[in-house]
Amino acid sequence: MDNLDKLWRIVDVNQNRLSEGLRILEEIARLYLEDETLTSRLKNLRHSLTLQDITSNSRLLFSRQADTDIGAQLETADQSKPETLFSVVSANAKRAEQSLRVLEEFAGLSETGLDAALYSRGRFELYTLEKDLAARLLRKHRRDMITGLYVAIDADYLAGRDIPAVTREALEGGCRLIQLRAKTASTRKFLALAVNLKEICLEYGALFIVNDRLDIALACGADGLHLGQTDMPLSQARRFLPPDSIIGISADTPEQAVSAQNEGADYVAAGAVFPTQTKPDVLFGGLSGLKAIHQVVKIPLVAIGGINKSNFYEAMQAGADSLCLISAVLGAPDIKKATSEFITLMEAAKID
Ligand SMILES: Cc1ncc(COP(=O)(O)OP(=O)(O)O)c(N)n1
Ligand SMILES: Cc1nc(C(=O)O)sc1CCOP(=O)(O)O
Ligand SMILES: [Mg+2]
Repeated sequence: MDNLDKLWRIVDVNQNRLSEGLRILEEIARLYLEDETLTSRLKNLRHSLTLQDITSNSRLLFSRQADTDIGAQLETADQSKPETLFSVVSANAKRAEQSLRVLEEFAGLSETGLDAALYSRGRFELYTLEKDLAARLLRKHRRDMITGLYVAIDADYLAGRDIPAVTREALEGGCRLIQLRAKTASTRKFLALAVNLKEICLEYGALFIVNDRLDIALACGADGLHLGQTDMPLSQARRFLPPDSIIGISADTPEQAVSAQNEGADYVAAGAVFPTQTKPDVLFGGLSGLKAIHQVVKIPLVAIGGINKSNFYEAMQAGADSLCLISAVLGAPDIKKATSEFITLMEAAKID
């Protein structure tokens, strides 16, 4: 084997290691997380880095000497078994990043004539992708909980009532998805209530989402944050929230829903599906708006606005994975009973 063949051998080994590492990350994104955005980002990266002329370069292929590779034995003895999917992501991202670094170095040699800048760009793209994929994995269990009944505890709607006690009733009724919406409360009151409700939700293993306020979500250790189109942008909120916090986004149009999905939202909410008195100035999307959003997003879809026992089935049929209710639950004489009745009805009507 001449020296040039030895260089091609290095390129071949690292090109293979790169494709393998990227393919493993892609399989996790595609088949385990079922995340379209991450899957296509990984696929595009793999294609841009591995579908070059060099993969069909016979010189590269025939420089291969896997049987006499002195590293092969060492590698198998060395590799400790990854314990979690998180460590599989980390190990394979590292493999691919190291390969890219090696490829970048050898591409820089005049003998190979490869594009070093391509590998360098790819490596930096992969650093970000690794972070996004790992965070998405950490959020999976919370994102999977965006299903069934979602009760928004509206502090204004409940004015004068014992809000923690009302929340407990909804939780006793079986709700595992709670949002605190407090449009007129002072920051101090909002935070005190959020801390209290977060603790109560924890007792029941329920998710606790804060509406609008990143600072309150951070301060009370909420499981997530709900943001509308005029609230803080998702990308900004993501910078500050822990990686396992979920973010839900209200979308008025399919375009807004797709943007939210592409930016990494954990769910989108569409409304108002039916007329509502709870938020008088709300934009009305109707069932047709909900259906249109359902057609373009793969992430969990929450329907909100005017949902009650007589119309909830239409929202489910239109594609909602979860229904967010205020008045139909909080306005009921027995909140625990109303909650459990809704859950029973939704379970019975479940559409696969
Ligand atoms: C689950 C859910 N969906 C939609 C909204 C509405 O959010 P937004 O448009 O930001 O309006 P406000 O609730 O902040 O008035 C929501 N809060 N929750
Ligand atoms: C807070 C809120 N947001 C909506 C939206 O469409 O974005 S509708 C709404 C009010 C939901 O209350 P009820 O269940 O009592 O109609
Ligand atoms: Mg809002």
